[in-house]
Amino acid sequence: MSNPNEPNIAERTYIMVKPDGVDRGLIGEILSRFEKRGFKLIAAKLARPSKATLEQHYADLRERPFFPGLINYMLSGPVFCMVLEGLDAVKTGRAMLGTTNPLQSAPGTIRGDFSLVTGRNICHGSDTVANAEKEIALWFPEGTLPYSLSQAAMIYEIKN
Ligand SMILES: Nc1ncnc2c1ncn2[C@@H]1O[C@H](COP(=O)(O)OP(=O)(O)OP(=O)(O)O)[C@@H](O)[C@H]1O
Repeated sequence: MSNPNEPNIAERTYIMVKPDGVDRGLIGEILSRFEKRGFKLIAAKLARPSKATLEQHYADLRERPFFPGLINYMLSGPVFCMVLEGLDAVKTGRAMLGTTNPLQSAPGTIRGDFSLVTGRNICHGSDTVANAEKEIALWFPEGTLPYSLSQAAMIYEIKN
């Protein structure tokens, strides 16, 4: 059984380049940052999600005043969906993303380097391990992930 005090080397997160990020040609830049950091790309696809899928993805925000605008934004073009695996992937992914409001995101973060407004913040990242699992299941229905083994864990074992 894994030790809750140890970072999980085989943790997976769901990262999604939003329509503005895709439109601005930032897929490669964003993926490259995760690969260079040491995360393993487990699955990826360009998708045109349905309204129902987006409403499920953002279900926690359904009552917020910006919800209809958020769904329209996410429907405005293709998104690029990724599963990335590696050491503390969820927490590290959020740190690499920056804060929800890009103006408060530090330079060096994805949002801090490439965006200015909350309503066009170019990239999503799971905020908890439980939500990552739900989001991976939603965007990559069971059986579609090309990797079943933990590649990151294998690399880690080889190097230690
Ligand atoms: N006040 C707002 N006005 C407009 N859009 C907003 C606002 N707050 C949040 N959003 C949009 O909704 C998304 C989800 O909001 P949430 O509070 O979950 O932030 P987040 O976890 O940083 O973002 P994401 O879930 O997309 O990674 C934000 O990334 C942003 O695109």
